[in-house]
Amino acid sequence: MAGKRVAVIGASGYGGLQTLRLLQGHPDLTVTFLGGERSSGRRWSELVPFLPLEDDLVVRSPDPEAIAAAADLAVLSLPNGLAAGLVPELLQRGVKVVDLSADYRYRSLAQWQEVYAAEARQVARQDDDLCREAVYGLVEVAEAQIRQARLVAAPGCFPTASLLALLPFLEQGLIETGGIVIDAKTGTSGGGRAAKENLLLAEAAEAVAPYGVVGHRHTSEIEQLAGQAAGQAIQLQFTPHLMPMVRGLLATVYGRLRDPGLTAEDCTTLLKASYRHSPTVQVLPVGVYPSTKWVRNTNRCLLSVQVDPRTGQLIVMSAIDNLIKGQAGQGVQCLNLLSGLEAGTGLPLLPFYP
Ligand SMILES: NC(=O)C1=CN([C@@H]2O[C@H](COP(=O)(O)OP(=O)(O)OC[C@H]3O[C@@H](n4cnc5c(N)ncnc54)[C@H](OP(=O)(O)O)[C@@H]3O)[C@@H](O)[C@H]2O)C=CC1
Ligand SMILES: CC(=O)N[C@@H](CCC(=O)OP(=O)(O)O)C(=O)O
Repeated sequence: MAGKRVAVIGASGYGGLQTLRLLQGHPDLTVTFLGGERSSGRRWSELVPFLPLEDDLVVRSPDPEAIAAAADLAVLSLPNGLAAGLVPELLQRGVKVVDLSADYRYRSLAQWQEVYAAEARQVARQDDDLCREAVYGLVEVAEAQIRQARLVAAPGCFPTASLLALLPFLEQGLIETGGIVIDAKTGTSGGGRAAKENLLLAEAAEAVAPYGVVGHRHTSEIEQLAGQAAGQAIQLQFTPHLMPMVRGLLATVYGRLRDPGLTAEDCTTLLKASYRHSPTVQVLPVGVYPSTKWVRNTNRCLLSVQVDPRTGQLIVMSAIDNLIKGQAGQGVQCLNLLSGLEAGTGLPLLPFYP
């Protein structure tokens, strides 16, 4: 078998399903192990008949020994708190890991335990060293570090869209570090495949509603990376909204320009320069605003900048598919880098529109 062997743990969930779809026909990566809990013991073709795989594997319990025997790399797409039970043993056995959950996104275990307090009560973790070792997998800003990593923590969907919009302006010191506001909208698939009352059709259809106002868990994740880019601690306001759509995420980011003379054209030029080596990020011309439909089923992030000269506000709009660039596509980008490949290998950038 040419190329690397990949285990997908949490195969039957949304992140697992997207990962498997993206890896079908991948030139260098082959899926050799499927892991799950309730689906364990089921043959894939019976479990998910609409997504036939080249190898019709049986889903297995994620035993590290069995994973290491079958695979070089593992993607963990599990509810928060569960990856930490597998990662130390996988790394010990030489399996490199891309984790799609939040377990390794913070630089310290104590911070994860504070933000994910409910999950932390269920699991005993002592892997602070791995929290410090893990590389935050935002490929467009950390490609070189991800290539060298053993453990990559793929960013959350809101942080992905928000940070791609925000980081170039913070790195260049063009906006004030106080008063940043992120107003974001997401489709219901962001909540995963397991049943939840607020994600029922009758609850979410024909409605738009904010949730997690003040204290959503992605606030601290965004602040951590924003602070690193700015070189100082940052506190910002993040408010998500649930939209009556299946997939897609739009973040509108507001910051106050330090130089109110900067124009939308100036800011667009800066963004284009920042992402000139990143085919995943496309910066739209001034006055063209992104739609989630333009990135559906793609690994692309669309950015657009506007400036209001009356208020001195910078407004950056950022659209992604929460399940692809916000989750599994970013995970495959990281797998590619861990395998010595170009980050975008096998990943779609163009939508089937509409
Ligand atoms: N959905 C999104 O937009 C995004 C999600 N994420 C993160 O990615 C991760 C996965 O999310 P998502 O795909 O939405 O989740 P889902 O709820 O859709 O899927 C969860 C998967 O985990 C498996 N699983 C649950 N418990 C266990 C266990 N004890 N042992 C083995 N497998 C288990 C389930 O398998 P089974 O059915 O066999 O029990 C299922 O395949 C989460 O941490 C989420 O926060 C990150 C970015 C975006
Ligand atoms: C609609 C919905 O519930 N969306 C989720 C998105 C979570 C996510 O993307 O992932 P992590 O838990 O890995 O950070 C939320 O807002 O929590």
